[in-house]
Amino acid sequence: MVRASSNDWVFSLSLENHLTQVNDASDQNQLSSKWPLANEVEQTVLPTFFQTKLANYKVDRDIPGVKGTSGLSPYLAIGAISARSVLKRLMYKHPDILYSPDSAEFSWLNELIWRDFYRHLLFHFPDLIKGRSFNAKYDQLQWPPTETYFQLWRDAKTGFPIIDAAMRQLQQTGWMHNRLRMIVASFLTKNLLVNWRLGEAYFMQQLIDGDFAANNGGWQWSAGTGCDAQPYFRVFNPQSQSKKFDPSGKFIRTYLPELRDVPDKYIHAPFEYLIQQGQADKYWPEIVDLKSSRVNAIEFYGMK
Ligand SMILES: Cc1cc2nc3c(=O)[nH]c(=O)nc-3n(C[C@H](O)[C@H](O)[C@H](O)COP(=O)(O)OP(=O)(O)OC[C@H]3O[C@@H](n4cnc5c(N)ncnc54)[C@H](O)[C@@H]3O)c2cc1C
Repeated sequence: MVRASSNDWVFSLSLENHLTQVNDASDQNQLSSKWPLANEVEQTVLPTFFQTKLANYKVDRDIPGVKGTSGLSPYLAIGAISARSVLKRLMYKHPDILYSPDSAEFSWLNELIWRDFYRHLLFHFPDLIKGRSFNAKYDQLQWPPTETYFQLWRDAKTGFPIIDAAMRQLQQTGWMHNRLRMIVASFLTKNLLVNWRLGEAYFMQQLIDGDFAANNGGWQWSAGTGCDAQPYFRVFNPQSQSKKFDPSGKFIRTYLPELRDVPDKYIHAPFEYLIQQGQADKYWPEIVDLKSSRVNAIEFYGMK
């Protein structure tokens, strides 16, 4: 088993290399005059993020109902801007960033480091592209037949509002908030015991920022099969996550307007309330019991 972690490994392999070149003449300036998308990042996306959102990034980055992240991923994914150019601009505005590990700026840089980390993994372990688990023992898992569960998850009919709203965000915009990607991926691979490769493929089909390395890394992290991944016995509870990161249901109501009138108290688990109101036809019943499916998941992954 190769040991690696996003922080120490990538810092030595990659970031140092970027930093030595931070003062190079800006290739991006030349690019942006020729390419409108590069221009858009240079003129609008990055400056707006730096000026209005970066200072609150540490908190806002986890709240799906707030536009607290950069929205840079589609531009990075198609190469409209390079991570090196982004780093240059960040270092220019915040020259002390590496000495401020608790700052909002550093926490954003850390996400760019995750991106680099997954790219390095793919370079050094190219078999990942063949669908292998990073941790080979998990290739022995015998996945149960779960076609129906996969379809309900994909079609936003799970009965868990935070999951269904997230899946609608993906369908309608081609993008999904990072916190929600983690929640829906954990739910699919753990509570529903669906092979992570199905979720990975569906995301690649839908995402406007689809990037093999980041997507594969995110799915394997969530399923617990990856490098420096979430342990297999950690299973997100979608209702607790929902209460914590979307307490008033602002995000849920945006994508599930059928739940607009459900009081905040019931928004994270509305079915019983809807039955009492004689409105059961408004939404789906929960497709799985959270407690028992958690226990099943731990047993399933723990066998390996
Ligand atoms: C299951 C799953 C699948 C994912 N699939 C993709 C994908 O196909 N393409 C993709 O770019 N990201 C993917 N991510 C990572 C992350 O969700 C997105 O990069 C982020 O939501 C993009 O929004 P942003 O640009 O506003 O991010 P910000 O929070 O502003 O972060 C800045 C940049 O850092 C990088 N980044 C941030 N978080 C991560 C992360 N966890 N892993 C790798 N890079 C990161 C992105 O390039 C992002 O643009 C996935 C995460 C999970 C859990």
